[in-house]
Amino acid sequence: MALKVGRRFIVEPGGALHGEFPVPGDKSISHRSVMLGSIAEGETRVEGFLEGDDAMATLSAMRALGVEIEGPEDGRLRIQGVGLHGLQAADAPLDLGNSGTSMRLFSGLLAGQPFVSELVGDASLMRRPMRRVTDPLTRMGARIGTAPNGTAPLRIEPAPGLRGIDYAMPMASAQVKSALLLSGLYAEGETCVTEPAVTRDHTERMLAALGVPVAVEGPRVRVTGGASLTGGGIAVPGDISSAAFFLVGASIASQASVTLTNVGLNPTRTGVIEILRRMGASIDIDAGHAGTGEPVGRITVEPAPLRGIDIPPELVPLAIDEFPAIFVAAACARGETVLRGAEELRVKESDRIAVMAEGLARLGIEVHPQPDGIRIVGGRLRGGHVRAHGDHRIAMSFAMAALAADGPVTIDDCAEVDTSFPGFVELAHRAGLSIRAEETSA
Ligand SMILES: O=C(O)C1=C[C@@H](OP(=O)(O)O)[C@@H](O)[C@H](O)C1
Ligand SMILES: C=C(OP(=O)(O)O)C(=O)O
Repeated sequence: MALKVGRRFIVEPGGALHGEFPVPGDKSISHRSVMLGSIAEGETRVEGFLEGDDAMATLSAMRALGVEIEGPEDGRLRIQGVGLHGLQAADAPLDLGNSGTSMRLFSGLLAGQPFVSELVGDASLMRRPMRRVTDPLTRMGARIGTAPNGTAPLRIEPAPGLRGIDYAMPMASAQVKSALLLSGLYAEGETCVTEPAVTRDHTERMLAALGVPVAVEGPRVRVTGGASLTGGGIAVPGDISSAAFFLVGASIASQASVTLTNVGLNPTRTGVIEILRRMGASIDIDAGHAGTGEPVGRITVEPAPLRGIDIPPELVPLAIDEFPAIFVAAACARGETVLRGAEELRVKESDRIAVMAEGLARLGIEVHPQPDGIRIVGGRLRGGHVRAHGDHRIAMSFAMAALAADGPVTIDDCAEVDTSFPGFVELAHRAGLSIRAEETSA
């Protein structure tokens, strides 16, 4: 049996962070560029595409469904769209790796196809809840089977005809919203989704940019079945979720000055900036142009004394992927930081509340995990050995923690960093973080 190779980061304390550089392309927008470009009429040219494992899983799945895609070459793709009804059955299960976004969005997209699809993923993805998409899709008339506990593998059978529904989502999830909007393109009548809190709106923006009328009234989004998409140019901005590690790192380092260029500043994604500023961070934004419907800009960050805060609940979905990094900031802040209403963190690539609490405690920080959040008492970070549990965002967050620790931080189980941030170690090292990666026999 082949030995599985793992990855460990070893980060020495006391590094600095300096420089002006872009971060890799936005993962959420990269997924959507491939999915929507594939079902559009004509060619779609994408630039800034994230060549990470998650977005590549979406790309490979689309190729398996018969779509011709050139690239990625330097972040550029040329997608020959097949139109709403041009996808073909794949001849094997679609393996979506570690990517929840791929699995949820494909569930919606494939529910309306006249062929069978099967969706699988890695051990983490096969544990994640899928009824949040399969339940409403079933109400639309889709025929989707899950494992008995509501996880993948998903088997999607051709349905005689989808009907639009009016659905109030029980949780704030852009993946569920997007899955329903995609299936809504194949449904009779109108599909209306109401969200309990604002979530990222990249699907709505990209559908509109490709010519689909999308009606947004407060928390309600509506699409009407049958509207066709017209291929075009899509510029993917840098990922604010990747920028977040540098925002936190530069805030807690004793020496830093970092400018991140071409970062996506969609207001449904900037919760991390708002939260860090409330904690006292020194973050300047130079807003640029609004590319293809997505605002971008430069962010400059310098060290600042941080203080603990109560995180306002409405900011939670706007910073949902940034909490591992925000927890590191909280560990370095004076006083307590309290997060509530964030139970969704327990069903990401890992249980991000439990895993961060375990690691921060090992680094000497007092933590009080709760079912829906955590209370973190800021203190002095010491060096130590933590585990990322195969979760990319945990690995990168603890790497930044070393900037404020009094000894080396060793992080096991970091191989998944390439899902969202290929080249993280090299970029962070160039910026001044004393990080090295080594292979382990995990
Ligand atoms: O729609 C998307 O691209 C995403 C939505 C969020 O998930 P939920 O919809 O589960 O909140 C986020 O955590 C994920 O990284 C990407
Ligand atoms: C939750 C994440 O992604 P996904 O749900 O696509 O696996 C993430 O990237 O933090």
